[in-house]
Amino acid sequence: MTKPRVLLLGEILHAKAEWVALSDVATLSVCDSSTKEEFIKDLAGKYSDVTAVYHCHMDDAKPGANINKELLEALPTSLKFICHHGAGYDMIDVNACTRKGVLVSNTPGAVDGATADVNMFLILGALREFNLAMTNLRKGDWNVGVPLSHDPEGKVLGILGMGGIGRALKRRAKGFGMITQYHNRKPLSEEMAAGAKYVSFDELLATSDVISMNLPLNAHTRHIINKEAIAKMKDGVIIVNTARGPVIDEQALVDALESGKVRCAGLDVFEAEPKIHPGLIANEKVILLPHVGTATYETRKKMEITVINNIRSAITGAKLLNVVPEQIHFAP
Ligand SMILES: O=CC(=O)O
Repeated sequence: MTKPRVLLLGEILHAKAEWVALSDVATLSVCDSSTKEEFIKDLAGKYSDVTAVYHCHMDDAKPGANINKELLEALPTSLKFICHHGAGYDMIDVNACTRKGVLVSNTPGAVDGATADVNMFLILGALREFNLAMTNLRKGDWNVGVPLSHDPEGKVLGILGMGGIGRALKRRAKGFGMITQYHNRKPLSEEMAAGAKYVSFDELLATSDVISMNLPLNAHTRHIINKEAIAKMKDGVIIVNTARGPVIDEQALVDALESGKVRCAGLDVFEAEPKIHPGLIANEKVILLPHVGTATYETRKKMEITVINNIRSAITGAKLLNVVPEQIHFAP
């Protein structure tokens, strides 16, 4: 009997043995189409019998980087599963996948610790205004002009979108004496909230000393932090983002940093990566990282294994282990 085909879009760097072991149950192909046009032709040719895709977060120019409506039209009808390497899957049009009967998985859990570590680093860096201190030292100015900053102890941390990463952040923030409140579409169970207070979106904006963005990017969350939202925040608030750049209107953030309404920001993600708003680069009160939330050997390996486990379960049991929340009701 022929085995179902799995197509790798991207690269496996750490779980190579686990990938090779998948060949027990599947025929493995690595996409070698060099342009988007060639990829579309290959989908009707050598990839026309693909059952599952291993999908990586890639540069927009790479074939298959964005699974949009147009690409979905070209994907073979044999395709039933797209298993994405990453927690955020905003490059995949999940509604269009659902309409085509294609199920999507991501890698929640695997990313939580590493991303929460970066999140906490940015909170501390922004509260303590370390970017200015570090820049001064490198300029040879030691600590001249470096202002006194603020302790995390006793500050209210407002987590917008308390999923796995938000909960891991809450645990870390507790160690620094921060008090966590959160806003989600629905309150978490008492056990999951673990003492964090549920507040409305407006209350979170008005009463948090530090606002942490931990929600997925979608049509409802794009620019959820804009000029109007910032106006509702405390003067001197700190904003940190390890989720996706477009959840914040970057121009509104730059303006608010310049006026002092937002005192400092810590950002790992940007609206048009890898481009960064010049107003953020120029502002010494902003601590910047180049989207490295999950960039550790351990976490990247865990993420790759999670994708492979999803593919194995899809091939052998027609079921994804980590189907995305939008498809939970459609999944077996
Ligand atoms: O950005 C990282 C991820 O989506 O996992």
